[in-house]
Amino acid sequence: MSRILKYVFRHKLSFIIGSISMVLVIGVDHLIPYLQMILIDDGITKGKSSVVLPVIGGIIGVTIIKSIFGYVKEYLYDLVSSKVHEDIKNDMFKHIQSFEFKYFDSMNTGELLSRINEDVENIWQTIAFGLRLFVENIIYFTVSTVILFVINWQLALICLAIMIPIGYMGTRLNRLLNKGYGKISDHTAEINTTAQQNIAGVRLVKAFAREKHETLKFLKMNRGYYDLNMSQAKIMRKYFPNIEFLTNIALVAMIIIGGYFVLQQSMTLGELVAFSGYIWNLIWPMRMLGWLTDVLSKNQASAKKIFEILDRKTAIENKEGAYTPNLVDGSVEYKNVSFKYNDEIVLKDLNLYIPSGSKVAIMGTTGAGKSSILHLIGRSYDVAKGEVLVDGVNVKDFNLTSLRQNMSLVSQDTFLFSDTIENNIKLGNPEATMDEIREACRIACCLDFIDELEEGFSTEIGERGIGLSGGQKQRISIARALLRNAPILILDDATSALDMETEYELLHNLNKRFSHSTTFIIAHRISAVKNADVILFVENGEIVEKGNHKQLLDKKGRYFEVYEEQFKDFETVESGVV
Ligand SMILES: Nc1ncnc2c1ncn2[C@@H]1O[C@H](COP(=O)(O)OP(=O)(O)OP(=O)(O)O)[C@@H](O)[C@H]1O
Repeated sequence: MSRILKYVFRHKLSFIIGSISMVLVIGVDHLIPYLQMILIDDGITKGKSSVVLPVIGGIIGVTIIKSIFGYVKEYLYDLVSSKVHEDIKNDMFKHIQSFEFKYFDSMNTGELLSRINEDVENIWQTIAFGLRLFVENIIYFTVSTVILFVINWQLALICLAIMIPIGYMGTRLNRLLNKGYGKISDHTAEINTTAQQNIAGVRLVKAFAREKHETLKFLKMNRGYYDLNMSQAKIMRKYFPNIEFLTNIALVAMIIIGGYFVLQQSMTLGELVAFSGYIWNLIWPMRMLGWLTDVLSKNQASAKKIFEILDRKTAIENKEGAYTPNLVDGSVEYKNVSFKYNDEIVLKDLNLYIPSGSKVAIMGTTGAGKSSILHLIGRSYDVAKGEVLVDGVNVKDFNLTSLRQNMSLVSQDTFLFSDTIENNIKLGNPEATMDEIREACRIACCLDFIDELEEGFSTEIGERGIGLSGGQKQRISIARALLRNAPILILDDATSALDMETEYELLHNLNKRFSHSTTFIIAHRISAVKNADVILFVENGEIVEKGNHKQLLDKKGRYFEVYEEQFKDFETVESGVV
Protein backbone atom coordinates (compact mmCIF):
# COMPACT_ATOMS: atom_id res chain seq x y z
CA MET A 1 0.00 0.00 0.00
CA SER A 2 2.84 2.40 0.81
CA ARG A 3 4.08 2.16 -2.79
CA ILE A 4 0.60 2.84 -4.14
CA LEU A 5 0.45 5.85 -1.83
CA LYS A 6 3.67 7.10 -3.41
CA TYR A 7 1.79 7.21 -6.72
CA VAL A 8 -1.08 9.01 -4.96
CA PHE A 9 1.35 11.61 -3.53
CA ARG A 10 2.52 12.48 -7.02
CA HIS A 11 -0.81 14.35 -7.09
CA LYS A 12 -0.69 15.52 -3.48
CA LEU A 13 -2.43 18.87 -3.95
CA SER A 14 -5.58 17.26 -5.39
CA PHE A 15 -5.39 14.48 -2.82
CA ILE A 16 -5.01 16.84 0.14
CA ILE A 17 -7.81 19.18 -1.02
CA GLY A 18 -10.01 16.10 -1.69
CA SER A 19 -9.27 14.75 1.79
CA ILE A 20 -9.98 18.11 3.47
CA SER A 21 -13.28 18.24 1.56
CA MET A 22 -14.07 14.73 2.76
CA VAL A 23 -13.47 15.67 6.39
CA LEU A 24 -15.59 18.82 5.93
CA VAL A 25 -18.46 16.80 4.44
CA ILE A 26 -18.33 14.31 7.32
CA GLY A 27 -18.18 17.17 9.81
CA VAL A 28 -21.21 19.04 8.48
CA ASP A 29 -23.07 15.77 7.96
CA HIS A 30 -22.93 15.22 11.71
CA LEU A 31 -24.57 18.60 12.28
CA ILE A 32 -27.87 17.66 10.61
CA PRO A 33 -29.23 15.28 13.34
CA TYR A 34 -27.99 17.77 15.95
CA LEU A 35 -29.95 20.61 14.28
CA GLN A 36 -33.01 18.35 14.01
CA MET A 37 -32.69 17.72 17.76
CA ILE A 38 -32.71 21.47 18.52
CA LEU A 39 -35.66 21.98 16.17
CA ILE A 40 -37.75 19.30 17.89
CA ASP A 41 -36.73 19.91 21.51
CA ASP A 42 -36.53 23.71 21.52
CA GLY A 43 -38.59 24.78 18.52
CA ILE A 44 -41.49 22.33 18.71
CA THR A 45 -41.61 20.86 22.24
CA LYS A 46 -40.64 24.03 24.11
CA GLY A 47 -42.30 26.29 21.50
CA LYS A 48 -39.27 28.58 21.07
CA SER A 49 -40.21 29.94 17.65
CA SER A 50 -37.03 32.05 17.53
CA VAL A 51 -34.89 28.92 16.94
CA VAL A 52 -37.00 27.54 14.08
CA LEU A 53 -35.80 29.79 11.26
CA PRO A 54 -32.09 29.75 12.18
CA VAL A 55 -32.19 25.95 12.51
CA ILE A 56 -33.95 25.47 9.16
CA GLY A 57 -31.48 27.95 7.64
CA GLY A 58 -28.67 25.96 9.25
CA ILE A 59 -29.96 22.68 7.77
CA ILE A 60 -30.21 24.26 4.31
CA GLY A 61 -26.73 25.80 4.70
CA VAL A 62 -25.24 22.51 5.83
CA THR A 63 -26.88 20.72 2.88
CA ILE A 64 -25.42 23.28 0.44
CA ILE A 65 -21.93 23.04 1.97
CA LYS A 66 -22.18 19.24 1.92
CA SER A 67 -23.15 19.24 -1.77
CA ILE A 68 -20.34 21.62 -2.79
CA PHE A 69 -17.57 19.88 -0.86
CA GLY A 70 -19.07 16.50 -1.72
CA TYR A 71 -18.67 17.39 -5.38
CA VAL A 72 -15.10 18.67 -4.86
CA LYS A 73 -14.21 15.48 -2.95
CA GLU A 74 -15.70 13.15 -5.61
CA TYR A 75 -14.09 15.07 -8.44
CA LEU A 76 -10.61 15.22 -6.88
CA TYR A 77 -10.62 11.58 -5.77
CA ASP A 78 -11.72 10.56 -9.26
CA LEU A 79 -8.98 12.73 -10.70
CA VAL A 80 -6.28 11.30 -8.43
CA SER A 81 -7.37 7.69 -8.95
CA SER A 82 -7.52 8.14 -12.74
CA LYS A 83 -4.05 9.77 -12.71
CA VAL A 84 -2.63 6.93 -10.60
CA HIS A 85 -4.28 4.44 -12.96
CA GLU A 86 -2.65 6.21 -15.92
CA ASP A 87 0.77 6.51 -14.22
CA ILE A 88 0.93 2.84 -13.21
CA LYS A 89 -0.22 1.66 -16.65
CA ASN A 90 2.38 3.91 -18.35
CA ASP A 91 5.16 2.76 -16.02
CA MET A 92 4.27 -0.88 -16.58
CA PHE A 93 4.12 -0.52 -20.33
CA LYS A 94 7.46 1.33 -20.47
CA HIS A 95 9.07 -1.20 -18.16
CA ILE A 96 7.75 -4.24 -20.04
CA GLN A 97 9.17 -2.74 -23.26
CA SER A 98 12.62 -2.91 -21.68
CA PHE A 99 12.44 -6.65 -20.98
CA GLU A 100 14.60 -9.05 -22.92
CA PHE A 101 13.22 -11.61 -25.42
CA LYS A 102 13.58 -14.46 -22.94
CA TYR A 103 10.96 -12.93 -20.65
CA PHE A 104 8.37 -13.02 -23.43
CA ASP A 105 9.29 -16.63 -24.30
CA SER A 106 7.99 -17.81 -20.96
CA MET A 107 5.31 -15.21 -20.23
CA ASN A 108 1.75 -15.83 -21.23
CA THR A 109 0.46 -12.81 -23.18
CA GLY A 110 -3.03 -13.16 -21.68
CA GLU A 111 -1.58 -13.04 -18.17
CA LEU A 112 0.50 -9.97 -18.96
CA LEU A 113 -2.55 -8.17 -20.39
CA SER A 114 -4.51 -9.09 -17.30
CA ARG A 115 -1.76 -7.49 -15.14
CA ILE A 116 -1.90 -4.30 -17.20
CA ASN A 117 -5.70 -4.16 -17.29
CA GLU A 118 -7.42 -5.97 -14.42
CA ASP A 119 -4.81 -5.46 -11.71
CA VAL A 120 -4.33 -1.79 -12.47
CA GLU A 121 -8.14 -1.49 -12.59
CA ASN A 122 -8.30 -2.93 -9.05
CA ILE A 123 -5.87 -0.27 -7.85
CA TRP A 124 -8.01 2.41 -9.46
CA GLN A 125 -11.11 1.01 -7.78
CA THR A 126 -9.35 0.98 -4.42
CA ILE A 127 -8.28 4.58 -4.58
CA ALA A 128 -11.49 5.86 -6.15
CA PHE A 129 -13.85 3.99 -3.78
CA GLY A 130 -12.28 1.47 -1.45
CA LEU A 131 -9.67 3.53 0.35
CA ARG A 132 -11.86 6.63 0.50
CA LEU A 133 -14.91 4.74 1.78
CA PHE A 134 -12.74 2.86 4.25
CA VAL A 135 -11.41 6.09 5.77
CA GLU A 136 -14.84 7.75 5.56
CA ASN A 137 -16.54 4.84 7.28
CA ILE A 138 -13.98 4.69 10.08
CA ILE A 139 -14.50 8.42 10.78
CA TYR A 140 -18.30 8.18 10.54
CA PHE A 141 -18.35 5.11 12.78
CA THR A 142 -16.02 6.54 15.43
CA VAL A 143 -17.51 10.04 15.64
CA SER A 144 -21.12 8.79 15.57
CA THR A 145 -20.43 6.12 18.22
CA VAL A 146 -19.02 8.78 20.56
CA ILE A 147 -22.06 11.04 19.92
CA LEU A 148 -24.49 8.13 20.46
CA PHE A 149 -22.82 7.29 23.78
CA VAL A 150 -23.04 10.94 24.79
CA ILE A 151 -26.76 11.07 23.89
CA ASN A 152 -27.67 7.81 25.68
CA TRP A 153 -25.03 5.21 26.49
CA GLN A 154 -27.49 2.40 27.35
CA LEU A 155 -29.31 2.69 24.02
CA ALA A 156 -25.96 3.04 22.22
CA LEU A 157 -24.69 -0.16 23.82
CA ILE A 158 -27.80 -2.15 22.81
CA CYS A 159 -27.64 -0.92 19.21
CA LEU A 160 -23.92 -1.62 19.00
CA ALA A 161 -24.48 -5.20 20.20
CA ILE A 162 -26.86 -5.76 17.28
CA MET A 163 -24.36 -4.16 14.85
CA ILE A 164 -21.68 -6.76 15.51
CA PRO A 165 -23.60 -9.68 13.89
CA ILE A 166 -24.38 -7.38 10.92
CA GLY A 167 -20.64 -6.79 10.45
CA TYR A 168 -19.93 -10.50 10.83
CA MET A 169 -22.59 -11.48 8.28
CA GLY A 170 -21.46 -8.82 5.83
CA THR A 171 -17.91 -10.14 6.02
CA ARG A 172 -19.04 -13.77 5.69
CA LEU A 173 -21.31 -12.96 2.75
CA ASN A 174 -18.44 -11.27 1.04
CA ARG A 175 -16.05 -14.14 1.62
CA LEU A 176 -18.53 -16.59 0.08
CA LEU A 177 -19.32 -14.30 -2.84
CA ASN A 178 -15.64 -13.79 -3.41
CA LYS A 179 -14.94 -17.46 -3.87
CA GLY A 180 -17.62 -17.48 -6.52
CA TYR A 181 -16.32 -14.29 -8.15
CA GLY A 182 -12.89 -15.94 -8.45
CA LYS A 183 -14.48 -18.84 -10.32
CA ILE A 184 -16.59 -16.47 -12.43
CA SER A 185 -13.48 -14.47 -13.32
CA ASP A 186 -11.59 -17.63 -14.38
CA HIS A 187 -14.63 -18.79 -16.31
CA THR A 188 -14.95 -15.42 -18.05
CA ALA A 189 -11.29 -15.64 -19.10
CA GLU A 190 -11.93 -19.14 -20.50
CA ILE A 191 -15.03 -18.01 -22.39
CA ASN A 192 -13.12 -15.03 -23.81
CA THR A 193 -10.19 -17.19 -24.83
CA THR A 194 -12.47 -19.76 -26.49
CA ALA A 195 -14.43 -17.07 -28.31
CA GLN A 196 -11.28 -15.22 -29.36
CA GLN A 197 -9.54 -18.39 -30.58
CA ASN A 198 -12.62 -19.53 -32.46
CA ILE A 199 -13.06 -16.23 -34.21
CA ALA A 200 -9.34 -16.01 -35.01
CA GLY A 201 -9.30 -19.64 -36.14
CA VAL A 202 -12.68 -19.61 -37.87
CA ARG A 203 -11.16 -20.66 -41.19
CA LEU A 204 -9.61 -23.74 -39.61
CA VAL A 205 -12.86 -24.61 -37.82
CA LYS A 206 -14.80 -24.36 -41.09
CA ALA A 207 -12.17 -26.24 -43.07
CA PHE A 208 -12.48 -29.16 -40.63
CA ALA A 209 -16.30 -28.79 -40.46
CA ARG A 210 -16.08 -28.40 -36.67
CA GLU A 211 -18.63 -25.57 -36.33
CA LYS A 212 -21.17 -27.72 -34.46
CA HIS A 213 -18.57 -29.11 -32.06
CA GLU A 214 -17.13 -25.66 -31.34
CA THR A 215 -20.61 -24.15 -30.87
CA LEU A 216 -21.56 -26.90 -28.41
CA LYS A 217 -18.30 -26.35 -26.53
CA PHE A 218 -19.10 -22.65 -26.24
CA LEU A 219 -22.73 -23.25 -25.18
CA LYS A 220 -21.54 -25.63 -22.46
CA MET A 221 -19.11 -23.02 -21.15
CA ASN A 222 -21.76 -20.34 -21.22
CA ARG A 223 -24.13 -22.61 -19.26
CA GLY A 224 -21.36 -23.04 -16.66
CA TYR A 225 -21.17 -19.26 -16.41
CA TYR A 226 -24.95 -19.05 -15.88
CA ASP A 227 -24.78 -21.76 -13.16
CA LEU A 228 -22.02 -19.91 -11.33
CA ASN A 229 -24.04 -16.69 -11.37
CA MET A 230 -27.07 -18.54 -10.03
CA SER A 231 -25.00 -19.93 -7.13
CA GLN A 232 -24.02 -16.38 -6.28
CA ALA A 233 -27.66 -15.35 -6.30
CA LYS A 234 -28.41 -18.27 -3.94
CA ILE A 235 -25.80 -17.05 -1.44
CA MET A 236 -27.25 -13.53 -1.62
CA ARG A 237 -30.76 -14.94 -1.06
CA LYS A 238 -29.49 -16.66 2.08
CA TYR A 239 -27.57 -13.78 3.65
CA PHE A 240 -29.25 -10.57 2.52
CA PRO A 241 -32.60 -11.13 4.28
CA ASN A 242 -30.68 -11.84 7.52
CA ILE A 243 -28.67 -8.63 7.21
CA GLU A 244 -31.87 -6.69 6.44
CA PHE A 245 -33.61 -8.39 9.36
CA LEU A 246 -30.84 -7.47 11.83
CA THR A 247 -30.76 -3.90 10.50
CA ASN A 248 -34.50 -3.59 11.10
CA ILE A 249 -34.16 -5.22 14.53
CA ALA A 250 -31.61 -2.54 15.45
CA LEU A 251 -33.98 0.20 14.27
CA VAL A 252 -37.03 -1.29 15.98
CA ALA A 253 -35.07 -1.88 19.20
CA MET A 254 -33.89 1.70 19.06
CA ILE A 255 -37.46 3.02 18.64
CA ILE A 256 -39.01 0.78 21.34
CA ILE A 257 -36.26 1.24 23.94
CA GLY A 258 -35.65 4.86 22.95
CA GLY A 259 -39.43 5.51 23.10
CA TYR A 260 -39.45 4.00 26.56
CA PHE A 261 -36.57 6.29 27.63
CA VAL A 262 -38.47 9.28 26.21
CA LEU A 263 -41.60 8.33 28.18
CA GLN A 264 -39.39 7.89 31.26
CA GLN A 265 -38.00 11.34 30.45
CA SER A 266 -34.41 10.09 30.58
CA MET A 267 -34.13 11.13 26.95
CA THR A 268 -35.83 13.88 24.90
CA LEU A 269 -37.75 13.24 21.68
CA GLY A 270 -35.22 15.37 19.81
CA GLU A 271 -32.39 13.21 21.14
CA LEU A 272 -34.19 10.07 19.93
CA VAL A 273 -34.63 11.58 16.44
CA ALA A 274 -30.94 12.62 16.42
CA PHE A 275 -30.03 9.12 17.63
CA SER A 276 -31.97 7.57 14.73
CA GLY A 277 -30.00 9.83 12.35
CA TYR A 278 -26.58 8.94 13.75
CA ILE A 279 -27.35 5.23 13.95
CA TRP A 280 -27.14 4.97 10.13
CA ASN A 281 -23.50 6.07 10.39
CA LEU A 282 -22.92 2.79 12.24
CA ILE A 283 -25.19 0.59 10.13
CA TRP A 284 -23.60 1.44 6.77
CA PRO A 285 -19.97 0.86 7.81
CA MET A 286 -21.00 -2.50 9.28
CA ARG A 287 -22.86 -3.52 6.15
CA MET A 288 -19.95 -2.46 4.00
CA LEU A 289 -17.25 -4.01 6.16
CA GLY A 290 -17.02 -7.19 4.07
CA TRP A 291 -16.93 -5.34 0.77
CA LEU A 292 -14.29 -2.91 2.00
CA THR A 293 -11.95 -5.53 3.43
CA ASP A 294 -12.36 -7.39 0.16
CA VAL A 295 -11.49 -4.35 -1.99
CA LEU A 296 -8.41 -3.70 0.14
CA SER A 297 -7.22 -7.32 0.04
CA LYS A 298 -7.81 -7.48 -3.72
CA ASN A 299 -5.76 -4.29 -3.96
CA GLN A 300 -2.91 -5.89 -2.05
CA ALA A 301 -2.93 -8.95 -4.29
CA SER A 302 -2.98 -6.77 -7.41
CA ALA A 303 -0.32 -4.41 -6.10
CA LYS A 304 1.95 -7.41 -5.39
CA LYS A 305 1.61 -8.65 -8.96
CA ILE A 306 2.10 -5.17 -10.42
CA PHE A 307 5.24 -4.45 -8.39
CA GLU A 308 6.66 -7.87 -9.23
CA ILE A 309 6.72 -6.64 -12.82
CA LEU A 310 7.87 -3.11 -12.02
CA ASP A 311 10.69 -4.40 -9.79
CA ARG A 312 11.91 -6.93 -12.32
CA LYS A 313 15.23 -5.95 -13.85
CA THR A 314 15.87 -6.72 -17.49
CA ALA A 315 18.59 -9.31 -18.06
CA ILE A 316 19.97 -7.40 -21.07
CA GLU A 317 20.96 -3.93 -19.99
CA ASN A 318 23.00 -1.03 -21.26
CA LYS A 319 26.44 -0.71 -19.71
CA GLU A 320 27.37 2.63 -18.24
CA GLY A 321 29.34 4.70 -20.73
CA ALA A 322 28.38 2.23 -23.48
CA TYR A 323 29.78 2.64 -27.00
CA THR A 324 27.35 4.79 -29.02
CA PRO A 325 28.43 5.19 -32.62
CA ASN A 326 26.10 6.95 -35.04
CA LEU A 327 26.81 4.54 -37.83
CA VAL A 328 28.63 1.24 -37.76
CA ASP A 329 30.61 -0.25 -40.62
CA GLY A 330 28.91 -3.65 -40.25
CA SER A 331 31.60 -6.30 -39.76
CA VAL A 332 30.45 -9.14 -37.50
CA GLU A 333 32.59 -11.62 -35.64
CA TYR A 334 31.79 -14.62 -33.44
CA LYS A 335 34.61 -15.67 -31.10
CA ASN A 336 34.25 -19.08 -29.38
CA VAL A 337 30.53 -18.49 -29.04
CA SER A 338 28.29 -20.98 -27.26
CA PHE A 339 24.66 -20.31 -26.60
CA LYS A 340 21.72 -21.91 -24.81
CA TYR A 341 18.10 -20.88 -24.29
CA ASN A 342 17.57 -22.81 -21.09
CA ASP A 343 19.90 -25.68 -20.21
CA GLU A 344 20.26 -27.19 -23.63
CA ILE A 345 23.25 -25.99 -25.67
CA VAL A 346 22.01 -24.66 -29.01
CA LEU A 347 25.25 -23.26 -30.50
CA LYS A 348 28.65 -24.80 -29.83
CA ASP A 349 31.95 -22.96 -29.97
CA LEU A 350 31.19 -20.86 -33.01
CA ASN A 351 34.02 -18.95 -34.72
CA LEU A 352 33.28 -16.78 -37.70
CA TYR A 353 34.38 -13.47 -39.22
CA ILE A 354 32.14 -11.59 -41.65
CA PRO A 355 33.68 -8.45 -43.25
CA SER A 356 31.36 -5.47 -43.67
CA GLY A 357 29.26 -5.47 -46.83
CA SER A 358 29.36 -9.27 -47.17
CA LYS A 359 26.34 -11.26 -48.28
CA VAL A 360 26.00 -14.26 -45.98
CA ALA A 361 23.50 -17.06 -46.56
CA ILE A 362 22.65 -19.59 -43.89
CA MET A 363 21.15 -22.97 -44.69
CA GLY A 364 20.54 -26.06 -42.64
CA THR A 365 18.03 -28.43 -41.17
CA THR A 366 15.14 -27.17 -39.09
CA GLY A 367 16.06 -26.47 -35.45
CA ALA A 368 19.79 -26.49 -36.34
CA GLY A 369 20.37 -23.07 -34.74
CA LYS A 370 20.30 -20.75 -37.79
CA SER A 371 18.04 -18.10 -36.24
CA SER A 372 19.90 -18.36 -32.94
CA ILE A 373 23.17 -17.34 -34.62
CA LEU A 374 21.56 -14.14 -35.82
CA HIS A 375 19.65 -13.43 -32.57
CA LEU A 376 23.01 -12.82 -30.90
CA ILE A 377 24.03 -9.85 -33.06
CA GLY A 378 21.34 -7.48 -31.77
CA ARG A 379 21.40 -9.05 -28.27
CA SER A 380 17.90 -10.48 -28.51
CA TYR A 381 19.68 -13.07 -26.38
CA ASP A 382 23.17 -13.00 -24.84
CA VAL A 383 25.85 -15.60 -25.42
CA ALA A 384 26.54 -18.23 -22.76
CA LYS A 385 30.24 -18.20 -23.61
CA GLY A 386 32.55 -16.25 -25.95
CA GLU A 387 31.73 -12.94 -27.59
CA VAL A 388 29.99 -11.43 -30.57
CA LEU A 389 31.64 -8.34 -32.02
CA VAL A 390 30.30 -5.68 -34.36
CA ASP A 391 33.03 -3.47 -35.87
CA GLY A 392 35.40 -5.23 -33.48
CA VAL A 393 33.45 -4.12 -30.37
CA ASN A 394 31.72 -6.64 -28.11
CA VAL A 395 27.96 -6.13 -28.56
CA LYS A 396 27.64 -6.12 -24.76
CA ASP A 397 29.71 -2.88 -24.76
CA PHE A 398 27.38 -1.18 -27.24
CA ASN A 399 24.59 1.15 -26.32
CA LEU A 400 21.63 -1.14 -27.02
CA THR A 401 19.57 1.44 -28.90
CA SER A 402 22.53 2.44 -31.03
CA LEU A 403 23.32 -1.21 -31.81
CA ARG A 404 19.75 -1.98 -32.82
CA GLN A 405 19.39 1.24 -34.81
CA ASN A 406 22.25 -0.01 -36.96
CA MET A 407 20.40 -3.22 -37.75
CA SER A 408 17.31 -4.10 -39.66
CA LEU A 409 15.51 -7.37 -39.16
CA VAL A 410 12.78 -9.30 -40.89
CA SER A 411 11.87 -12.21 -38.66
CA GLN A 412 10.35 -15.56 -39.44
CA ASP A 413 6.96 -14.58 -38.01
CA THR A 414 5.77 -11.66 -40.06
CA PHE A 415 3.99 -9.11 -37.91
CA LEU A 416 2.05 -6.19 -39.30
CA PHE A 417 0.07 -3.74 -37.21
CA SER A 418 -3.63 -3.03 -37.82
CA ASP A 419 -2.83 0.18 -39.64
CA THR A 420 -2.27 1.46 -43.17
CA ILE A 421 0.37 -0.11 -45.39
CA GLU A 422 2.24 3.21 -45.39
CA ASN A 423 2.41 3.40 -41.60
CA ASN A 424 3.48 -0.22 -41.35
CA ILE A 425 6.37 0.39 -43.72
CA LYS A 426 7.27 3.72 -42.12
CA LEU A 427 7.94 1.94 -38.85
CA GLY A 428 11.37 1.23 -40.38
CA ASN A 429 12.03 4.94 -40.75
CA PRO A 430 9.33 7.38 -39.62
CA GLU A 431 11.07 10.28 -41.43
CA ALA A 432 11.08 8.56 -44.84
CA THR A 433 9.59 10.37 -47.82
CA MET A 434 7.02 8.77 -50.12
CA ASP A 435 9.71 8.40 -52.80
CA GLU A 436 11.91 6.46 -50.39
CA ILE A 437 8.97 4.25 -49.37
CA ARG A 438 8.16 3.50 -53.00
CA GLU A 439 11.79 2.69 -53.73
CA ALA A 440 11.95 0.25 -50.78
CA CYS A 441 8.75 -1.37 -52.06
CA ARG A 442 10.17 -1.61 -55.56
CA ILE A 443 13.20 -3.50 -54.26
CA ALA A 444 10.96 -5.72 -52.10
CA CYS A 445 8.77 -6.47 -55.15
CA CYS A 446 5.57 -5.20 -53.53
CA LEU A 447 5.08 -1.86 -55.27
CA ASP A 448 2.90 -3.22 -58.08
CA PHE A 449 0.38 -4.99 -55.91
CA ILE A 450 0.13 -2.03 -53.49
CA ASP A 451 -0.48 0.39 -56.38
CA GLU A 452 -3.23 -1.90 -57.65
CA LEU A 453 -5.15 -1.64 -54.37
CA GLU A 454 -8.01 0.85 -54.51
CA GLU A 455 -6.56 2.92 -51.65
CA GLY A 456 -2.92 2.13 -52.41
CA PHE A 457 -0.56 2.86 -49.50
CA SER A 458 -3.50 4.14 -47.42
CA THR A 459 -5.13 0.69 -47.40
CA GLU A 460 -5.83 -0.52 -43.87
CA ILE A 461 -4.45 -3.98 -43.22
CA GLY A 462 -4.78 -6.47 -40.40
CA GLU A 463 -7.82 -6.85 -38.21
CA ARG A 464 -9.60 -3.71 -39.37
CA GLY A 465 -8.71 -3.88 -43.04
CA ILE A 466 -8.11 -6.19 -45.94
CA GLY A 467 -6.35 -9.50 -45.63
CA LEU A 468 -3.01 -10.09 -47.34
CA SER A 469 -1.40 -13.28 -48.54
CA GLY A 470 1.60 -14.64 -46.63
CA GLY A 471 3.94 -13.59 -49.45
CA GLN A 472 2.49 -10.07 -49.60
CA LYS A 473 2.96 -9.67 -45.85
CA GLN A 474 6.56 -10.86 -46.10
CA ARG A 475 7.35 -8.40 -48.88
CA ILE A 476 5.84 -5.48 -46.92
CA SER A 477 7.97 -6.50 -43.92
CA ILE A 478 11.05 -6.57 -46.12
CA ALA A 479 10.23 -3.10 -47.51
CA ARG A 480 9.92 -1.89 -43.91
CA ALA A 481 13.37 -3.28 -43.10
CA LEU A 482 14.95 -1.85 -46.25
CA LEU A 483 13.56 1.61 -45.52
CA ARG A 484 15.80 1.71 -42.49
CA ASN A 485 18.87 1.44 -44.74
CA ALA A 486 20.89 -0.07 -41.89
CA PRO A 487 24.49 -1.32 -42.17
CA ILE A 488 23.40 -4.78 -41.02
CA LEU A 489 20.38 -6.44 -42.62
CA ILE A 490 18.94 -9.75 -41.43
CA LEU A 491 16.32 -11.72 -43.35
CA ASP A 492 15.40 -14.69 -41.18
CA ASP A 493 13.52 -17.04 -43.47
CA ALA A 494 11.73 -13.92 -44.65
CA THR A 495 11.12 -15.06 -48.21
CA SER A 496 9.72 -18.53 -47.50
CA ALA A 497 6.20 -17.65 -48.71
CA LEU A 498 7.39 -16.18 -52.02
CA ASP A 499 7.43 -18.15 -55.23
CA MET A 500 10.91 -18.98 -56.43
CA GLU A 501 10.99 -16.37 -59.17
CA THR A 502 9.82 -13.48 -56.95
CA GLU A 503 12.29 -14.54 -54.27
CA TYR A 504 15.10 -14.56 -56.80
CA GLU A 505 14.11 -11.15 -58.21
CA LEU A 506 13.88 -9.64 -54.73
CA LEU A 507 17.30 -10.93 -53.69
CA HIS A 508 18.75 -9.79 -56.99
CA ASN A 509 17.40 -6.26 -56.36
CA LEU A 510 18.78 -6.40 -52.87
CA ASN A 511 22.28 -7.33 -53.95
CA LYS A 512 22.27 -4.49 -56.45
CA ARG A 513 20.84 -1.75 -54.21
CA PHE A 514 22.09 -2.82 -50.80
CA SER A 515 25.62 -3.82 -51.67
CA HIS A 516 26.87 -1.60 -48.80
CA SER A 517 24.99 -3.55 -46.07
CA THR A 518 26.26 -6.69 -44.41
CA THR A 519 23.36 -8.98 -45.23
CA PHE A 520 22.42 -12.25 -43.55
CA ILE A 521 19.80 -14.39 -45.25
CA ILE A 522 18.39 -17.60 -43.90
CA ALA A 523 16.78 -19.44 -46.80
CA HIS A 524 16.06 -22.95 -47.97
CA ARG A 525 16.36 -22.69 -51.74
CA ILE A 526 19.68 -22.94 -53.53
CA SER A 527 18.42 -20.22 -55.90
CA ALA A 528 18.22 -17.82 -52.95
CA VAL A 529 21.68 -18.47 -51.59
CA LYS A 530 23.85 -19.28 -54.53
CA ASN A 531 25.04 -15.70 -55.15
CA ALA A 532 26.07 -15.10 -51.55
CA ASP A 533 29.72 -14.33 -50.78
CA VAL A 534 29.66 -17.02 -48.16
CA ILE A 535 27.21 -19.81 -47.46
CA LEU A 536 27.08 -21.42 -44.03
CA PHE A 537 25.56 -24.84 -43.63
CA VAL A 538 24.46 -25.36 -40.01
CA GLU A 539 23.71 -28.66 -38.29
CA ASN A 540 23.17 -29.33 -34.57
CA GLY A 541 24.41 -25.90 -33.56
CA GLU A 542 27.62 -26.08 -35.60
CA ILE A 543 28.73 -24.69 -38.94
CA VAL A 544 29.53 -27.89 -40.77
CA GLU A 545 30.27 -26.30 -44.17
CA LYS A 546 31.40 -22.82 -45.20
CA GLY A 547 32.27 -21.37 -48.59
CA ASN A 548 30.74 -19.95 -51.74
CA HIS A 549 28.39 -21.84 -54.02
CA LYS A 550 31.12 -23.29 -56.18
CA GLN A 551 33.38 -24.26 -53.29
CA LEU A 552 30.52 -26.05 -51.52
CA LEU A 553 29.45 -27.90 -54.67
CA ASP A 554 33.03 -29.06 -55.16
CA LYS A 555 33.08 -30.24 -51.57
CA LYS A 556 30.21 -32.62 -52.33
CA GLY A 557 28.94 -32.46 -48.75
CA ARG A 558 25.56 -31.52 -47.23
CA TYR A 559 25.12 -28.43 -49.43
CA PHE A 560 25.73 -30.53 -52.51
CA GLU A 561 23.04 -33.01 -51.36
CA VAL A 562 20.49 -30.19 -51.02
CA TYR A 563 21.58 -28.86 -54.41
CA GLU A 564 20.97 -32.22 -55.99
CA GLU A 565 17.53 -32.48 -54.41
CA GLN A 566 16.55 -29.03 -55.73
CA PHE A 567 18.46 -29.23 -58.98
CA LYS A 568 15.43 -29.30 -61.24
CA ASP A 569 13.90 -26.17 -59.70
CA PHE A 570 17.23 -24.44 -59.87
CA GLU A 571 17.56 -25.21 -63.56
CA THR A 572 14.18 -23.59 -64.20
CA VAL A 573 15.25 -20.39 -62.50
CA GLU A 574 18.59 -20.34 -64.26
CA SER A 575 16.97 -20.51 -67.65
CA GLY A 576 13.84 -18.47 -66.86
CA VAL A 577 14.96 -15.53 -64.77
CA VAL A 578 18.69 -14.96 -64.80
N1 LIG B 1 12.79 -19.12 -27.56
C1 LIG B 1 13.27 -20.35 -27.42
N2 LIG B 1 13.27 -20.95 -26.21
C2 LIG B 1 13.77 -22.20 -26.07
N3 LIG B 1 14.28 -22.93 -27.08
C3 LIG B 1 14.28 -22.39 -28.30
C4 LIG B 1 13.77 -21.07 -28.54
N4 LIG B 1 13.91 -20.79 -29.85
C5 LIG B 1 14.47 -21.87 -30.41
N5 LIG B 1 14.69 -22.84 -29.49
C6 LIG B 1 15.33 -24.13 -29.72
O1 LIG B 1 16.67 -23.89 -30.14
C7 LIG B 1 17.03 -24.72 -31.21
C8 LIG B 1 17.51 -23.88 -32.39
O2 LIG B 1 16.43 -23.06 -32.81
P1 LIG B 1 16.57 -22.05 -34.04
O3 LIG B 1 15.30 -21.30 -34.14
O4 LIG B 1 17.81 -21.29 -33.93
O5 LIG B 1 16.68 -23.06 -35.25
P2 LIG B 1 16.55 -22.79 -36.81
O6 LIG B 1 17.69 -23.52 -37.44
O7 LIG B 1 16.44 -21.36 -37.10
O8 LIG B 1 15.19 -23.56 -37.12
P3 LIG B 1 14.07 -23.27 -38.23
O9 LIG B 1 14.69 -23.44 -39.57
O10 LIG B 1 13.03 -24.31 -37.95
O11 LIG B 1 13.61 -21.89 -37.96
C9 LIG B 1 15.82 -25.57 -31.52
O12 LIG B 1 16.01 -26.82 -30.90
C10 LIG B 1 14.67 -24.85 -30.87
O13 LIG B 1 13.71 -25.76 -30.42
